[in-house]
Amino acid sequence: MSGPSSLRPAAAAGVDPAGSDPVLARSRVVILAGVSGSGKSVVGAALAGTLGLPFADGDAFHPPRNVAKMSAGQPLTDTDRWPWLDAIGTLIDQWRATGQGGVVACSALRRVYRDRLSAGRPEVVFAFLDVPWAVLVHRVANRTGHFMPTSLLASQLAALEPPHVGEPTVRVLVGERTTVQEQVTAIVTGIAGTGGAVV
Ligand SMILES: Nc1ncnc2c1ncn2[C@@H]1O[C@H](COP(=O)(O)OP(=O)(O)OP(=O)(O)O)[C@@H](O)[C@H]1O
Ligand SMILES: O=C(O)[C@H](O)[C@@H](O)[C@H](O)[C@H](O)CO
Repeated sequence: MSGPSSLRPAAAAGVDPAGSDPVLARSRVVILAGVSGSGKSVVGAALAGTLGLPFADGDAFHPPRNVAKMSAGQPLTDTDRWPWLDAIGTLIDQWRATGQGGVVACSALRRVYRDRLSAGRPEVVFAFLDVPWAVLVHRVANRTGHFMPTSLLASQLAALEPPHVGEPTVRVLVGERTTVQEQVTAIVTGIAGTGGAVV
């Protein structure tokens, strides 16, 4: 299949996670990307647990005005997003400085956002969660205690520029019944299977 590594979780079962794999053992920063509701937080936290790395949710790095805007049902603009992305970039640099790496959930919807996050940071690899519209709507509508309204999903899809060839990305195709663990396994397999040079 052309484009980024495209992994069906069902085909990735039975892989030994971080432990003995030299690619995963070295410093690595994994950015869980995808639209709202794609599972970045849930899968990212589980992945971090598997890899023994710290996890951060990009939602916590938004300036208050961004959260207020989204809560009010207004999509963010590029101008809104740059400071947020740069705050996440600072976090990534802190992880890099420790030589430890980490896992962060950040929608990174557009190519320019991903380039901003990865430029000069060779440890960065993206895991793009590719989830069907109907599943997204169901998840976001049923989620409680989150500022993101279902009404903003369409704007998320409109802004999304799926990863292209040449981007360091593992693409995970997620279905209605794909488990969190299957997604974690797919990401670990995707990173390890390419020797780290994921395209
Ligand atoms: N594999 C899964 N199976 C069932 N439910 C899931 C799965 N992955 C995530 N969910 C649920 O979908 C909802 C959205 O997941 P999550 O909050 O991780 O998405 P997100 O991409 O971080 O969203 P946002 O960007 O809006 O913060 C949550 O209620 C979560 O529990
Ligand atoms: O880029 C964006 O439009 C926003 O940052 C969103 O992706 C939110 O961070 C997140 O999805 C909130 O739930």
